[in-house]
Amino acid sequence: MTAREVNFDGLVGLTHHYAGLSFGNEASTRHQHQLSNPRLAAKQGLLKMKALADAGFAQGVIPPHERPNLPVLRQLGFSGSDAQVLAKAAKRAPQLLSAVSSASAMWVANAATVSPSADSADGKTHFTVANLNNKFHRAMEAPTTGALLRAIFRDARHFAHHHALPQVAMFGDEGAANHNRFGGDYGEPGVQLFVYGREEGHGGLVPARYPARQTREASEAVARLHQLDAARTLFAQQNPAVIDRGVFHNDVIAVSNRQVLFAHQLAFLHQDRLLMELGEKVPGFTPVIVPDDRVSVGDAVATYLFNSQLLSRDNGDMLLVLPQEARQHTGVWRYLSELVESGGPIRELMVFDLRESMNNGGGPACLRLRVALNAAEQQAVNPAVMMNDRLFTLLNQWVDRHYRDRLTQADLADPQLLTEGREALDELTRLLDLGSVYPFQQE
Ligand SMILES: NCCC[C@H](NC(=O)CCC(=O)O)C(=O)O
Repeated sequence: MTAREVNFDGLVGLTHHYAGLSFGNEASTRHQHQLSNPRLAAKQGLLKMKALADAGFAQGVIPPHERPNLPVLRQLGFSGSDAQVLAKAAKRAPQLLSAVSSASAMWVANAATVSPSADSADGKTHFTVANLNNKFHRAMEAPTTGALLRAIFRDARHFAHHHALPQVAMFGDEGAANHNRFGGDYGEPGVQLFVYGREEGHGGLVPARYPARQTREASEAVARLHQLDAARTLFAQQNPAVIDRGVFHNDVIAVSNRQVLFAHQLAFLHQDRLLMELGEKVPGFTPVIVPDDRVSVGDAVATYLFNSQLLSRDNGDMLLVLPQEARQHTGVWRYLSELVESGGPIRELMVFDLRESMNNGGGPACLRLRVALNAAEQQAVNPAVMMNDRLFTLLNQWVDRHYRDRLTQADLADPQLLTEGREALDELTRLLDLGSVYPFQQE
């Protein structure tokens, strides 16, 4: 077994709904209060995982979180029985109930930043849980994310886990969505690129309309925690102008794999300088830059062209995993068709219907956490989370048994939904051999 990139996808939770919680994420705002279908959402995600596993890619799954998050409602002063807490929150603060019910943990590109062992001084794979403190509904993900990652990557000889950074704006950290790793073989030392939206206390350019969620201070702290070599670590600022046009994470406008960077012309501030630095540090660096006159930033955001997964086949060819919105857009699809014919590194396109997640601003890349693992580390991963025919069948049956096929904000007050969620997750922890990871299992 050689070193590989293993993709772990977030499984959509039972309370998936459209709450309009993410200012700056235009899909989230646009779909607020629309009817959602949690069962379909979970199945769309499972189909992507299964298709990629069938195509020979290593694929794992990361479970959803307990929602509604009753402990947080209690922390905010809602009291009584669980049913009373839900009823009071629904009446007095429906938007809060919605936030504590968000299934946003599905977007595991924001779960953590991961550094492969080849890049870290102690030879371990490092995980730092993202604090996601720009949005209340996401900031509450950190403790359960940490517990889940420890239950999946549980061998301390191989895996080092770090808690989320301090929960203040200065350390705003959105995890792997703002992180890229370049190199040759996945098991060889690589170059890590941390992308931030603002730098606290340095003046500098910042977006005017929408928040810059990731700070340079957070990126630097993660690089320190992961014991990275400064000579192979780069920090670059996202272009604030594109954040203002809906690029709330860097993975909405750029994606990398091995020696390739696939990005929009306007993705980074001082982009030419960054490409030059990458060219100096990454052997065989191959930028594939999409000009604004071929695909505008608006079209990139609408189609999530760059929120694709760039995967390597064993023969070295690369494959782009796209949402169907990219195929439905004539100009974007024409660009992509030319790209695969151009003789460059990207040779193949694969398209998935992920509409339920897309409508909240989460494409193929948002739904996955990349972990490059050598042979011994692959052996050390909890095998029960790895996708195969059997797990696919079990998880689909599990979804059929527990998930609703329509959900609105009003349904969140239903105490039955909480019970359904706990029963489902309790069963899931046994299916995936996770132990007691959820607060309700520890009461
Ligand atoms: N990487 C993709 C993350 C998408 C996520 N959307 C949300 O949380 C929307 C939830 C809602 O509005 O119901 C976000 O913006 O962080």
